[in-house]
Amino acid sequence: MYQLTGVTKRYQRGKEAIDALAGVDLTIADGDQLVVRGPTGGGKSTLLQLLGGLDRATSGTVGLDGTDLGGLSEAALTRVRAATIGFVFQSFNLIPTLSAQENVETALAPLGVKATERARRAAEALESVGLAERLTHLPGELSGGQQQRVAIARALVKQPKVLLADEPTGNLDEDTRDDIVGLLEGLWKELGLTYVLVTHDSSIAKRAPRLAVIRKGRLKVTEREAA
Ligand SMILES: Nc1ncnc2c1ncn2[C@@H]1O[C@H](COP(=O)(O)OP(=O)(O)OP(=O)(O)O)[C@@H](O)[C@H]1O
Repeated sequence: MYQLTGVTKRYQRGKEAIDALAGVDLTIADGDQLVVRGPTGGGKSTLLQLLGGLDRATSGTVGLDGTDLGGLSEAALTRVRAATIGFVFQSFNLIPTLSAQENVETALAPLGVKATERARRAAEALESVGLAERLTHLPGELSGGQQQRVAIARALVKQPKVLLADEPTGNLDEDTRDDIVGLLEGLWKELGLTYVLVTHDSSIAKRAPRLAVIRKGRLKVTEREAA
């Protein structure tokens, strides 16, 4: 469970200070989905970075299962990220010189998983996103949607508790977008993930069970009534 209390993230540029997040309070229960929207520059990516332990708050606490991520050493934070949190980004962030399978395996290396086991689990993860026939392809030999599927397999192969997706469909055409959104939604339900999705897509936001809107660093959450 995430428990954010009074979270502020201040960027200082010369004399100018920007509060990318300003006093954010937020709870996300285990297994819940939260969709995050808002205008450009509102603070969405900053929020995701703090949830993922990629950055630290200037003040306030970002609690994950009772641990304040901001209070951890760099090494401890890296361990939490490697074991607990899967990321999917707009730009896929695959390593161009590695095959689909090798890209997925990179998520298991820091966890000390043995090579044969890594290969087996990576193949299985790629199969679960519909890429069983593409294990040896390089990212450049795959379509955008397929590359994002590899990135999703890489995020999930370590069986994380949390999945954080930052505009995962931003670089995809409309049909592919729906496929990827559907895939992520299916995996969220199947795997019981805590799932935070940043998106500009209004059709996703419309049917989100819980929607957070961030403007100028301030966050407002709307709960959808159960149908
Ligand atoms: N490293 C940084 N240094 C200075 N300012 C930053 C830095 N990163 C972000 N900001 C500022 O913080 C604010 C929030 O940025 P953020 O990237 O979180 O917005 P966003 O809602 O994700 O926007 P977008 O939809 O365009 O991706 C913006 O005003 C941005 O300029």
